[in-house]
Amino acid sequence: MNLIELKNVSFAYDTKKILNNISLKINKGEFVAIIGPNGSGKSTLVNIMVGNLIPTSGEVLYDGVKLQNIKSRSFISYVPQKSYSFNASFPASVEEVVSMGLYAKKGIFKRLSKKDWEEVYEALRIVDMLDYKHRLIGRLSGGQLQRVFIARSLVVKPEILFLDEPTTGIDAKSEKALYAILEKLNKEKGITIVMVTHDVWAITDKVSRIICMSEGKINEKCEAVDLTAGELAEVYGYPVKITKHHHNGSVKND
Ligand SMILES: Nc1ncnc2c1ncn2[C@@H]1O[C@H](COP(=O)(O)OP(=O)(O)OP(=O)(O)O)[C@@H](O)[C@H]1O
Repeated sequence: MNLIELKNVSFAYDTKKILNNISLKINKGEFVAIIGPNGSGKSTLVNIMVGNLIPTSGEVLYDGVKLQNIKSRSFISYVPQKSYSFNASFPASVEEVVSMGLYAKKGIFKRLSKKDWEEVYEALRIVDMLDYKHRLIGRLSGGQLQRVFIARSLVVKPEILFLDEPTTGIDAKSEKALYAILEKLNKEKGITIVMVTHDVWAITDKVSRIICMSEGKINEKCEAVDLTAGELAEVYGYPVKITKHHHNGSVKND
């Protein structure tokens, strides 16, 4: 069975049509990248898949059940687009921020048990941030912060993880480390991953499928890992020069 299925999903903000009749299936265990130019509707699509936005028409199903009828959604985790910055003295530590992921599941008035804290530390271990558990959140680099937010999304033990441009604003080394973590979560823990990204050249050898958005629609021709320059140009609306990597055949924008 498909884990996620979108059937003829359209979405409009007031009268502005953003998504146009999208049908899509994502299977358990896939690692899917969603690419496309700015404003093509990628974040809107993800917000519909996680249930933050309700389609104007069409439906979103998880294992055949309508998302709006699913009350307990902790099997879905979502790391939104980077929209936070913390003052160096912001009064929350790394472990506190990660534990907030559990409060969302348990309710804010419940005290966390010893087992809950073990799960917090396990999530931090997965993203290689356990040594920073007492560090104030405002004293982390962009890449470290992003790993903490991924840990926060992992404490609820999701089956599916959505990320919206997780590598924005982080350096190449942190980006590589982040993709290695995501690959591990997908391959070793079996978590289905759906990620919005602009890093086409960095992810082609990591993901199982690329979905290309263009003006609120999916470009079916582009649903592949081996993208051609022509397909990329069609998606982005301007010519994209590519070079093949010798080791894996992925593409690069020169
Ligand atoms: N809250 C909102 N109200 C009205 N229009 C919106 C709102 N949020 C997004 N839009 C519009 O919807 C369209 C799609 O936006 P969306 O953020 O989904 O695109 P995107 O492909 O994720 O873009 P980017 O790559 O820049 O993040 C854009 O034209 C945007 O201006």
